[in-house]
Amino acid sequence: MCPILSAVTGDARIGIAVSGGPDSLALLLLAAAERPGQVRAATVDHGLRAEAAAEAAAVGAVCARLGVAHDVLQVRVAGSVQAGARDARYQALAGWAADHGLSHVATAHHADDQAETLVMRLARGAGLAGLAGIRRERPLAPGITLIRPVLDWRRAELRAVVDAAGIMPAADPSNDDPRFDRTHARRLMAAVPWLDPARLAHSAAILAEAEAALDWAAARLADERIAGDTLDPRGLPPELVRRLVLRLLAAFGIVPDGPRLARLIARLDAGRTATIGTVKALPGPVWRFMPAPPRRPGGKAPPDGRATAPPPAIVT
Ligand SMILES: Nc1ncnc2c1ncn2[C@@H]1O[C@H](COP(=O)(O)OP(=O)(O)OP(=O)(O)O)[C@@H](O)[C@H]1O
Repeated sequence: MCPILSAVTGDARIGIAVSGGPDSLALLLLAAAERPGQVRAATVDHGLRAEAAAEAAAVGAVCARLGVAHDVLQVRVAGSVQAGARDARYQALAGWAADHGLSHVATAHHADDQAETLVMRLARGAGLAGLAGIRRERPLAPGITLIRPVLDWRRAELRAVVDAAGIMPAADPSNDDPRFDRTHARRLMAAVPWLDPARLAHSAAILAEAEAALDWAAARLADERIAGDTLDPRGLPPELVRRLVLRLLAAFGIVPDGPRLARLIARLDAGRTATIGTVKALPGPVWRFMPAPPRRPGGKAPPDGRATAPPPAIVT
């Protein structure tokens, strides 16, 4: 069987996020076999479902059988339940990894998840960063990398690993919950045979490479085109202008979403001053960015931006 952790250095200590479903149990089995003594597992209990405690205990029993240390992380969920649960989960996993000296945390996202993500994001009109889908790896916290070692595996292949080990996984009721876009994407893919998950996942991988390449190019271009708080956009393709403006705004602590960024650039292109959150941008051959004058008490909120906002694309 192909190794799943070949991208991780030989002596790394790796955390495995195991919900108790078939995907993450398969990841646990594969990782424990490949790196004996180097993995540790955690199950997050969001306190949202009565069965969660029993599911976490079942994961603990599998881990005991494998000789893998296992922790249950209790979290409280704020905000919209699904997004809130995900944020709280990644935060808890980051803290857990730091506490136990783990350099990597692995989740069991696979090719079918990737294909569903791509379909959902196409339906929302996402840009390149969103269409690049679930990243093979990304920083989770300082010194800790989040990895997806089974991103090329199909759901059925992971299920077969668990079945072969004679383990009965937990069923995730959110898989069939019609309130979630992912449920509809999954049903659509099952009903339309020519929507091949492997091909969609392949496209996402190509888009992720294109995204990384543009980011690389923008980082080099920044040295040439950004000087202090000014940006020279002349003659650049719009995508690179967008990336350079994002870099400049990030220095002011501003992370606008796609539509806000587009409006800012359109105004500057049209020779008009623009304000985004706490930053004012002046037009001209070279654009200048500066802190906006403080708001008048009781005045309107600054147009088109926030000092802290979600990133422009969904980070997965
Ligand atoms: N309660 C949990 N405890 C530990 N790990 C979990 C838990 N829930 C999910 N994971 C990890 O995250 C992986 C992906 O799970 P899931 O698709 O539910 O998460 P997600 O990132 O929130 O995806 P979605 O975008 O569909 O909400 C699992 O395979 C597992 O590795």
